[in-house]
Amino acid sequence: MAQNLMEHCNQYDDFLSRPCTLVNGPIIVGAGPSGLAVAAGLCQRGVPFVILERTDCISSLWQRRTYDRLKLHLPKQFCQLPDLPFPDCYPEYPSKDQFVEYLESYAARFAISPRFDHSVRSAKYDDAAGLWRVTAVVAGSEVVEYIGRWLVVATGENAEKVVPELEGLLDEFGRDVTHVCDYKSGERYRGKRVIVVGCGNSGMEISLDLCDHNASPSMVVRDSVHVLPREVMGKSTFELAVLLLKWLPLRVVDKVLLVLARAVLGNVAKFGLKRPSAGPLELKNTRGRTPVLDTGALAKIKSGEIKVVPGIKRFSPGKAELVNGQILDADAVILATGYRSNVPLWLQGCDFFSKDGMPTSAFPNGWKGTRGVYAVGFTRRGLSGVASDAVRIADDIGMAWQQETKLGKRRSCLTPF
Ligand SMILES: Cc1cc2nc3c(=O)[nH]c(=O)nc-3n(C[C@H](O)[C@H](O)[C@H](O)COP(=O)(O)OP(=O)(O)OC[C@H]3O[C@@H](n4cnc5c(N)ncnc54)[C@H](O)[C@@H]3O)c2cc1C
Ligand SMILES: NC(=O)C1=CN([C@@H]2O[C@H](COP(=O)(O)OP(=O)(O)OC[C@H]3O[C@@H](n4cnc5c(N)ncnc54)[C@H](OP(=O)(O)O)[C@@H]3O)[C@@H](O)[C@H]2O)C=CC1
Ligand SMILES: O=C(O)C(=O)Cc1c[nH]c2ccccc12
Repeated sequence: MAQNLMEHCNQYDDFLSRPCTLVNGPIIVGAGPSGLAVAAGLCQRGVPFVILERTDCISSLWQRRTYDRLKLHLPKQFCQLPDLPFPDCYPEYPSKDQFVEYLESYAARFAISPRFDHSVRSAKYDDAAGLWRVTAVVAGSEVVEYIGRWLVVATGENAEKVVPELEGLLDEFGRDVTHVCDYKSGERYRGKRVIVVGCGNSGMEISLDLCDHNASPSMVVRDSVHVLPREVMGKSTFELAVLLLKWLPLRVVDKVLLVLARAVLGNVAKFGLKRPSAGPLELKNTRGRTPVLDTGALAKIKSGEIKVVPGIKRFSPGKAELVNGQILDADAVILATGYRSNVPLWLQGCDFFSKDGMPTSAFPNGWKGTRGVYAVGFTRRGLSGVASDAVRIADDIGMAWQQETKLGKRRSCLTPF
């Protein structure tokens, strides 16, 4: 396969005196679904590439930083990567293990072998050479450099956990505090009073999981949230929305979704789940806030097994004081407070990404920057967004690659493919 045929021109960069590899094709940063999907497209177009991945496995988010009961929450046809459908035997909502198995078979099918334990620390365009210089720390110590014509940013919207500064949490509370990325199951919380901070899809589902393990969760809803049924009359709500969007403007589709949600779920505001003034799809598009697709937490909220509480003012030993003055006793806190991109930490001298780690150009123009840089998986459209970015990027680089090959324009320092 393409990557195996690629050779690198290994040498020491005199100036920096660190091992340096000239890459005969794109340098892809991140081996999650996004990096794998671009790699597969390049492989089919005969373009060699290198993938740098900070961990020792593909799709570390799904393999290492998600809880046991997680399933895809959109039907499988919206979550598959280009050129390899999910096996027919998979259920409509594949489990995390099935999804990981699919990704492993995807990597094997296209003979994608990332360079593991390569944590990218900087990427900068070298104007004089017309090439990207990417440095990575290997296995936590050695610094290496990769140099290439194209850079594909595939590190994801969820690269780093968000840990909010909550007064007294780290210095006074004195009990177990965990971010949801380290939560596997409610087993170790049996019989405990647990405060779950955050009410996105993670906060809702682990509150449900805690109930299933006889713990007592109090879920913090500091403001508002859209909860939608995952299905309406046996049909996926997401699929319905996609269908309606073919004919109707987004705001109208949002209204339809809210009418359906009201009919199926009732008035959720009664249970402390106030709806935002903007609609669910509008909020997803404008602020990246994903609506909650209910998988059973709402029934536990209605029955009182999951308590909904307002924002937290401060923590004290074994307690949390809420903004309404109420004091909660707690044995543990789980932060389901979300994730952020890490691109600003390593991509330098480039206005393709803004300070929040997302592309500066609005959708659908954020996938391609200038000077050979691309972004995959930053459109807040989940795995279906990943798949469409990946096809565009592989096409674009594939065309440039062919042109350069035809014209014999490829730089002489690069190993001929
Ligand atoms: C709990 C959870 C459930 C989700 N469920 C769904 C769902 O059901 N459907 C859906 O469509 N979407 C879902 N998503 C959205 C999710 O973003 C996608 O599923 C998918 O993981 C995105 O793939 P990605 O490759 O862009 O990012 P990631 O999967 O995050 O992969 C990025 C990779 O880059 C690596 N990396 C990061 N920084 C560096 C660096 N500096 N150097 C080298 N490597 C680096 C990471 O280790 C990681 O392996 C979910 C997200 C979460 C958190
Ligand atoms: N397949 C599936 O079933 C699942 C999918 N996912 C996906 O993973 C991604 C991440 O989801 P998730 O982990 O839930 O993160 P989200 O970013 O979606 O949610 C974070 C939550 O934390 C709240 N929050 C943040 N800071 C504070 C604070 N200081 N005090 C109180 N609340 C706070 C936010 O409230 P506010 O809105 O007020 O800022 C919000 O409710 C999403 O795209 C989601 O759809 C997640 C889990 C399951
Ligand atoms: O699970 C996620 O984070 C996703 O981004 C999937 C997704 C994309 N668009 C949506 C609209 C409503 C609910 C989930 C998604």
